[in-house]
Amino acid sequence: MTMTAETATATAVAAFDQVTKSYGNVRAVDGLTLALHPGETVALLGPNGAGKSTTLDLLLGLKHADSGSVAVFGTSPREAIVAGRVGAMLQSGGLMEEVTVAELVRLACDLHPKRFKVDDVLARAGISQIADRKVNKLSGGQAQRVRFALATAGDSDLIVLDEPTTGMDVSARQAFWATMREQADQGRTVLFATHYLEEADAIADRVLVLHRGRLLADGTAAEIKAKAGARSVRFDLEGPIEESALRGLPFLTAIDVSGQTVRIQSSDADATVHALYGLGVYPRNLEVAGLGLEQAFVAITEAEEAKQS
Ligand SMILES: Nc1ncnc2c1ncn2[C@@H]1O[C@H](COP(=O)(O)OP(=O)(O)OP(=O)(O)O)[C@@H](O)[C@H]1O
Repeated sequence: MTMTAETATATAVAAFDQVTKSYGNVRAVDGLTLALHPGETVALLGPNGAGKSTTLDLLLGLKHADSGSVAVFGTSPREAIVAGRVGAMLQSGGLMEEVTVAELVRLACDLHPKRFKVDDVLARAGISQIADRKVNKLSGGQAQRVRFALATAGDSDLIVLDEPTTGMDVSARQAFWATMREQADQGRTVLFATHYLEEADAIADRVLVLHRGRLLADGTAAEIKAKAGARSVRFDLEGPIEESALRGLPFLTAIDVSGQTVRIQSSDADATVHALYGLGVYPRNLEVAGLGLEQAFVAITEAEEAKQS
């Protein structure tokens, strides 16, 4: 059967269709069209103020679109949440203070239509040891783990996480992502907003880049890197050369000269290296490599800024 746009939307975990949301004259989400599919782990990236939290809030029915529509499992976000199909961990989510960790997690389990056992939820979030501690006595990273426990208190099909690992130490972060991978392997869809691009690169099947409320890129991390089109070039100089001559190389987007070692980024590495020879520079130990996701992200968002200014 060929899948039409309509059936694709009906079977989507979540579908945004031409969604716009403004706060006063700030357009936080601007004509966003997007579908999430079952079993995907999707990273939502974007500079500060790009509209990531607003997008997640719209998905969770915490904010309403000015125009366009948001559907979750073919229904309204609210209906999907009431049915227990969505678990969420929000950036700003305050935690009830005068209760213990176990009491709070029990409450979340009790409220979930497809609840898991409290002990299992505590163990999965790595907080069994602090189950009896008062919530207002937790460190930032521990509070994040508790938020994660609340998001996974029941058997939800979609897990939404807004900057989930902020404040977590390295081992907490690794444990967190190992758990998220298990959740995805069990067929759940995971959508997370993050500023840690290495996490997006390592974890996500799909990366969305938002900028001023619009979707600039949508693909695998490899596709996003290829879209940036740029390469990094590193070489050692044989002899002295004026840095200003290097700065004049064609297609150069960044340069760093440290002693004899030159690192550049170029939107056409072949042409840049060719021009080097033209300057009489014979690069030693020449290495040309694709950009990392972080560099690609900066290249894509800066190119968009330049277009708009
Ligand atoms: N309640 C609000 N009232 C007014 N403006 C808002 C409100 N919430 C967000 N904004 C503005 O909307 C835009 C998008 O904000 P949003 O929080 O969605 O971005 P973000 O990508 O999550 O940012 P960050 O990475 O900094 O968390 C920003 O310009 C922000 O200042």
